[in-house]
Amino acid sequence: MSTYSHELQVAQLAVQRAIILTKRVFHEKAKGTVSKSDASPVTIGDFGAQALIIAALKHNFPQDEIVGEEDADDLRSNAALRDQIWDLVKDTSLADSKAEQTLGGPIKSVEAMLDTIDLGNSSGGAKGRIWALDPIDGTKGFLRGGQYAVCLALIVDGEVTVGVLGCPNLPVSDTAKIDASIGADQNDDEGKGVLFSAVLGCGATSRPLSTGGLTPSQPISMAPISDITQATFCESVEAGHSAHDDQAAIAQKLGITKQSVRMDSQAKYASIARGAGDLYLRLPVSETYQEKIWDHAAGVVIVGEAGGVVTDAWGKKLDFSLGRTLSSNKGVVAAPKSIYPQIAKVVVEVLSSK
Ligand SMILES: Nc1ncnc2c1ncn2[C@@H]1O[C@H](COP(=O)(O)OS(=O)(=O)O)[C@@H](OP(=O)(O)O)[C@H]1O
Ligand SMILES: [Mg+2]
Ligand SMILES: [Mg+2]
Ligand SMILES: [Mg+2]
Repeated sequence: MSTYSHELQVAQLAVQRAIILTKRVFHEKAKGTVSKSDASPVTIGDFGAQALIIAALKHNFPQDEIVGEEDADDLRSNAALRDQIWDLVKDTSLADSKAEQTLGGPIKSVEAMLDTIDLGNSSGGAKGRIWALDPIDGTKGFLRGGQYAVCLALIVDGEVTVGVLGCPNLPVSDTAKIDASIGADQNDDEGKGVLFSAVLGCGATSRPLSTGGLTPSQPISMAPISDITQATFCESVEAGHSAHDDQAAIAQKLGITKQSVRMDSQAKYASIARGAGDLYLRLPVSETYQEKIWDHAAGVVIVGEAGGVVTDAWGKKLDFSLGRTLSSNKGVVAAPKSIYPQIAKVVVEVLSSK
C-alpha cells in the first residue's frame, strides 16, 4: 500500500456515505435550517454529514485532530432538531457491507452523535495530522438545489496532503465546458454525482459517486489553454462571498469575453481541475473576513495535482498551518500553471488600483 492510501480510501468512503444522507435531506425532508451566529444557514444535512464523517475518521485514526465547520451547541438546546438528525444518521449506511465496516458501522446513540459532531473542535495548527471538514460547502446552493460539495482533507504538518470532494450535482460526464446552467437548480439526479480525490505528489482523479464501494477512477487534469481570452472563469454565486465587480474587471483586462460561471461551493475547484472550466477567482469583499481552511483545503490539493496553481490574491501560497482560518491570506486565485503568471499580474493591478 502506498503512503496515505488508507487515509484516502477512508476519506472517499466517508464522503460517499455522507452524501447518501445529504441527498436524503434534499429529496425527502424538511431541511431543518437554522441560522448561525454569523447569520449563515446550517441544515440537518450539515450536522448529519459532520457526524458520519467524524465517526469514520475517529474509528480509523483515533489520534488525529479534526477541524470541522459545525458544532453541536444548537442541537443540545433543540431536541426536535437533534432528533430529526439522529433519525437520519442512525440508518444511513453504505450498501456495501465491507465498505461500511471500514467506516466502523453506525454511531451508537444520540449522545454519541452529539459528542462526535463536537470532535470537530480542533484549533488546527502547524504540527501533526489535522483533518479539515466542511460537511456541506455551499449550504445556500444545497438549499436552492444548486451545486454543493462535501469536503474533506488531511493536513500534515501544515501541508494539505489528501483531498476529497464529493459533488452530488456535477455531471458525471466531463466532456463539455461548464456554462451558467451548471450553477442553477438541479432538478434530477440523472447522470450526476462525482467524487474527486488527490494525494500530494500522486495526481488527481475522479469517479462517479456510488452508494456502496468505490467505483473505478480516472486521472483528471486541467484543460490546456494557450489563448487566455477563451478562458471560462468561475466565481461564487453569493456577491457577499467574493467581489464580483473586481472579478469582472480582471476578466475584462485579460480579454475574457465569456460570461462568468457562478456556482456554489468547492465544485468550482473540482470543475477547473477536470478541465470543465479554467480559472477560479475569489477576491475579498471584506477587510476582516478570514477564509476558513475547510472551504479550500481539498480543492487546493486537487487543483495542484491536476496541474494548477492556487494562491491568494497577492500571489502568496495559502497557509493552512495557522489554525482554523487562512489568517495570512486574502482571496483565492486558481489557474493552470501555464497562464497563472498572466492572471496573477492582472489581479494585483486591479486590487492596487482601488
Ligand atoms: N464574507 C465571506 N467571504 C468569503 N466567504 C464566505 C463569506 N461568508 C461565508 N463564506 C464562505 O463561503 C462558503 C460558500 O462557498 P462559495 O462562496 O464558493 O459559495 S457561494 O457561491 O457564494 O454560495 C461558505 O461555506 P458554507 O458555510 O460551507 O456554505 C462560507 O464558509
Ligand atoms: Mg456554513
Ligand atoms: Mg464552506
Ligand atoms: Mg459548510
